[in-house]
Amino acid sequence: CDTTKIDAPRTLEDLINKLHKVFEDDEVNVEYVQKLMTSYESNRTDWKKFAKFDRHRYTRNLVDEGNGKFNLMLLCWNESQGSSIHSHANSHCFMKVLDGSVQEQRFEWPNQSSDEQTQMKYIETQKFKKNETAYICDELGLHRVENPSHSDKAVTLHLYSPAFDECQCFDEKTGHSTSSTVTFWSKFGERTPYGKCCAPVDM
Ligand SMILES: O=C(O)CCSS
Ligand SMILES: [Fe+2]
Repeated sequence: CDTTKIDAPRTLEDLINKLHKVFEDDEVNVEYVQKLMTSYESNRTDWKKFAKFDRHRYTRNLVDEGNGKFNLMLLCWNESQGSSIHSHANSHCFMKVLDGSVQEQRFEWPNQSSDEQTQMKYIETQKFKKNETAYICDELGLHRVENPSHSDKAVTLHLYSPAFDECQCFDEKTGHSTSSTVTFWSKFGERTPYGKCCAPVDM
């Protein structure tokens, strides 16, 4: 696909249709997907039906299953809520801010050969404002995402390709990791039946 000109999606539905087309090929053009997601102007009317918040932790709300090529989901962060440090199961991870802003802290992979405990190496912090799109994959390292605001909520749109339901969560102090199953608070706007924790316990 021509990565120069982007035909900006007018609605979330339009973005989803364009993403289905882009992901028909097996090769993912990261730069193009990032630009396409950024070019969609967030409009609350498009996504408010998926925006569910939870007092205890950020929620994960499935929006689309990408014809089996990706999962698209809305993550809702109350004030100061954040994830643990985690990896992305060898998948591509795109994160677009739909409302508020989020902060991403990046870390290097710990040296997991021995079971010695070493503090994980912090790399940098980046802030993302509304409509901006971040990208990470395991080759680039690990990260923690949080809503740094004490007064405003945040909503982010995540695309994972291939989709995954398990990832590694890391203890910053020791570099030790545990495997976590990620769950959905809602799917296609409907509460998931058991509504257990919406994100892995220590995410
Ligand atoms: O729960 C998740 O999917 C991690 C959010 S930061 S990419
Ligand atoms: Fe992540």
